[in-house]
Parts: sequence; structure tokens; C-alpha cells
Amino acid sequence: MQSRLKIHFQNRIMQTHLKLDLPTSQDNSNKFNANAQQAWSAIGHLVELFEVVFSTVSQLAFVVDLAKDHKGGIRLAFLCLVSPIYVLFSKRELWSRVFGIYASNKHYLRAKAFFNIATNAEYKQEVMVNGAEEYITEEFGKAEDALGNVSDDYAFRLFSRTRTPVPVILADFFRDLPLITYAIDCILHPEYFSVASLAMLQQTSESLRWTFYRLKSQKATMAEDLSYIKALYEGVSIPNTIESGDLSYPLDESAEKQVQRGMSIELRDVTFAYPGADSRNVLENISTSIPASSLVVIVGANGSGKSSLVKLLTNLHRPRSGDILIDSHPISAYSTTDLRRATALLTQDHSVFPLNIAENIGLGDPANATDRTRVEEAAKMGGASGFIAKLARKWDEVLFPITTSYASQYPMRPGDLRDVMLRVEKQSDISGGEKQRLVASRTFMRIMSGNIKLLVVDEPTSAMDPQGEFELFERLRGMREGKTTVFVTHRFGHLTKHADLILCMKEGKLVESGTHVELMARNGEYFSLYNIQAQAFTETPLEKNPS
Ligand SMILES: Nc1ncnc2c1ncn2[C@@H]1O[C@H](COP(=O)(O)OP(=O)(O)OP(=O)(O)O)[C@@H](O)[C@H]1O
Repeated sequence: MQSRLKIHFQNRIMQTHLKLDLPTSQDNSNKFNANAQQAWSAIGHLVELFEVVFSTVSQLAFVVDLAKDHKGGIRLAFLCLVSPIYVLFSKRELWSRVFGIYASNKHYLRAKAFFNIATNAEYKQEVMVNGAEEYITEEFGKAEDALGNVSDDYAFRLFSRTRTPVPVILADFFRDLPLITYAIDCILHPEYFSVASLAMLQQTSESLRWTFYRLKSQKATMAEDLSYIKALYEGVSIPNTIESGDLSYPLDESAEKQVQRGMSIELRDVTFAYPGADSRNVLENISTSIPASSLVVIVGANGSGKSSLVKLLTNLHRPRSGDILIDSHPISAYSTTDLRRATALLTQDHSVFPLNIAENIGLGDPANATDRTRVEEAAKMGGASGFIAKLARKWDEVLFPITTSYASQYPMRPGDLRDVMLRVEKQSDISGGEKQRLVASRTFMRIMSGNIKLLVVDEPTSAMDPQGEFELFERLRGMREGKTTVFVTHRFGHLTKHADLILCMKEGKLVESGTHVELMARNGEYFSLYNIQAQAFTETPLEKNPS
């Protein structure tokens, strides 16, 4: 039952995540973080709560029953309840409250940071190449010294620690009180003494204390448990920032015309900021028109807003103000599913899924993901066939498998178990350039779907060799028929000469637009950027055009 319920919840959680668009999922105020284990635990806790309530009632009934047959029984029953009630109200427990834990001590944070840098494999290379070992050790020591006696004990324990021993002494006293009273009773009235009732009394008192304690903890977690389940069911109704319209894309034109035309895009006074209440504008007052089937190159320095502009063109984000028109209609009027189906985006973020190579490429066109001929063709176009052929399991190689393995002991001594552990779920890494080729192949798979009207390529070749980069761009350019193609690149020399339109960005603004010849004649930002590239190959910088 546990597995079934967990799968049910997992399915729900997955659907909620998949439904969210990019801005909604990046908006911290919308963080949907329900997990199936929590939901299952919540159900378990509720069942336990019923059990504890039942247990409390039956134990209380037993105490009353015992008290009835004993001289001074009512007094004894009352004393039995003192200890559990004291525990119920006196113990400071963090888990019984709504809480947030964080460390604010700057020396503590610094010591933790250096410890992390020294022990985390992720930083190993950077630490080594920078020769930072000594610095890390020294700074860690300084932070530790400055920290002095500040305890970094488990937060739960820190919270329940008491300054005086009085509460502990009182708790012990109340626990023993019924027995002490009973013992005095027995001395004064030996005729009432019974070993059986003494044992029962002690047993009942002990159980009651424990039951009350459980009751307290169950009550405390119940609100949290119920909120997990509520969050799980409310997740599906988190509204997306990018709402879908009804207009289908491509518009209902003759089939022949659709095949030949790419997407036309117009931006009117567009301003954009990333999600978050106080985020600043990263694009301001952008107005431009990208004709259907044109080849556009976006250039500009780091941080000038090229990728942000791409995110607007590809409908991953919406502007803060201004309008975007696709084929003369507002972008918001179209079905988001249709627009996504017609768009291929190859970016610098190369995500390799924890799936085999063939599926990693096939996912560019999910409808044909298992068509091996297409996948192989796409890999060839993306320049990935060469390295795939060298992998031990070729198309079936899973580069970054999901890790589930753990062993009882680590490090283990050489032997059978250690060998097995080293073999299972071994990550076989490939180079950065090879990863980019793999992701590029996925884009070719997507282009081959035949639905693409807008192809956007955002600096996907940072790790590729110049030959690989040139060939990739040429192949992508070769696929541009019937598509509007947008390239973002710092090494634009060989592309901008083919471009119908160059958009030159600077500090979030579109500072120049036109063809290569027009922009060179302006002696402006584009001229400077082009000149910097040209200088890498010529002795002297290009002369400015006479203005
Ligand atoms: N997800 C994000 N959230 C908040 N700000 C962001 C985000 N991504 C980028 N920015 C900011 O937006 C601005 C423009 O960034 P963008 O990535 O569009 O520039 P770019 O021209 O593509 O840069 P590069 O050439 O380095 O890729 C930068 O100041 C950047 O810090």
C-alpha cells in the first residue's frame, strides 16, 4: 500500500512540476516542494494519532478502575497523572513548533564554507589549480578561533537544553511520586498492600507518561502533515504566468504557404525583468521587427541581455511591459503548446538527461524518440556520432545514471563487494565539447520533426573546437529554409555577413540594428565588437570608416 500511494503521489507531483512554466517555477513565492515521502508519512502520522488517542483513553480508564478498588485510590490516580501532565507542558521541544533554522554567525558560516571547499569533489580542481590549499587551511583555522565556544550542536538539542537542573529534578520527582505515596500508604495501612497493584501502578504510570508524550508530538505535527497533503492537491491549481491563448499556430493558411514561411516577430517597446518582486529590468524599451524566414544574429557584450531577449522570443518568459507580436497577433493570443511545437532552442545550458544516449537525442522530437534511423541522422548532424561510437555501450550508454546505490561500509576493503559498488552506477563522463555536440544533436532531431518555424541558437559552442563550431553553425544555417533563424554568438564573424538583420545589444538596450555593411558604416558598438575580433587575426586594428 505504501508503494502504491507513493507512486500515486509521485505522479501527482510530476504532473504539477511539468505543468508549470519557466517564470512560475522560478518564482520563489510559488515554490512547490511537496514530496511523496512526506505525504505518505502524513498519512502514517494521522493513523498513529488515532492509535495514541485510543491508547490514552483506555489507559485513563484503567487507572480510574484501579483507583476505585484501592483506599486512597483517587488520590493515587491523580498523582499518576501529574508526571505525564508535567511532561506535556514543561518540555521545550523544537519539533512541536513551527520553526525555521539557520546559522547567522559569520565565523561559523566561513568555517563551514572552507570545510565544504576542502572536502567537496566539485571544488577539487579549482582548489588545486589555484594552489589554494594553504589559504583554505589558514582561513578555516581563523574562523574556528573566532568562533570560540559557540556550540554547533544539533539545533533540536540546543533548543531543549535547560539552564538549570530544576526541570529534570522535578520531572524525576513527579515520576516517582505515586510510588512514594503508595509506599507510605503501605507502611501506614499494610493490609492494603499488594505487589500486583504496585506493579500495575508503576506500569500504568510509565505508559501514561509515554502516551501523553506521543500525544503531544502527534498533535504538533498534525497541522504540518495536513498542510503537506493540502499542498500536494493544491499544486495542480498554481496558475502559470504564461497563460495559453486559443489561436493555433501556424495560422490557418494554405499548407503550401506554411511550409515556406518562418515565424515573424515584432517587439514593441518591450521591457523585461526576471521573476521576483524587486527584480531590476534587464531589457529596456526594445523595439524591432524580425521578418519571417530571416537570419538574425544578436551580438553584444556579456550581460547585455542577449539570452534574455532569446527567452522572450521563444515564449519562455513574457515582458514586464510592451508587446510581442507573432505573425501580427499578440503572442498571448496563441496556444503555448503550438508555439513550443514550432520552436527549437539550442542554448549554452547543456542538460544531459539521466537516460541513454539514444533517448537523450530522441527527446528533441518525442513523437519519434525511438526512431533509431532519425536519431543516428541527428547525431551525425550534431557532430556526435564520432564520440558515441567510442563509448563502451554506444547508443545505450547512460552517461549520468540516477544513483541509488549505497553500502554498509565505506571505504570498503578490496574484495567482491567493493568491486560491485565501484562498477554499479558508474558515471562515464564525456568532454564539455562532446556534451554540447550531444545536445546539438537533440536540436537537429527537433528540427527534423518538420514543425519548426523558429530556430534559436544561443551560444551553444563555448566548449567546442573552432572547426566543430564552424561546422555546427554551417549545418544549422543549412537547415534554415522555411524557418526564422536567430543566432546569439560572441564569435560572429562568419555569421553576420550572412545575416539579414543584426541586433546589437548593450546594457539591456538595443543600441543598433541593421546588416553588417550598414552597421560597419556606423562606426558604433557593432564596429567596435567586430574590430576586437578582427584584431585577433590582424596585426593592426581596422581603420574606422570616414563618417
Ligand atoms: N535567471 C535570471 N535571474 C535574474 N537575473 C538574470 C537571470 N539571467 C540573467 N540575468 C541577468 O540579466 C542580465 C542579462 O543577462 P543575459 O544572460 O541576458 O546576458 P547575455 O548578453 O546573454 O550575457 P552572456 O554573453 O554572458 O551570455 C544580466 O545582468 C544577468 O545578470
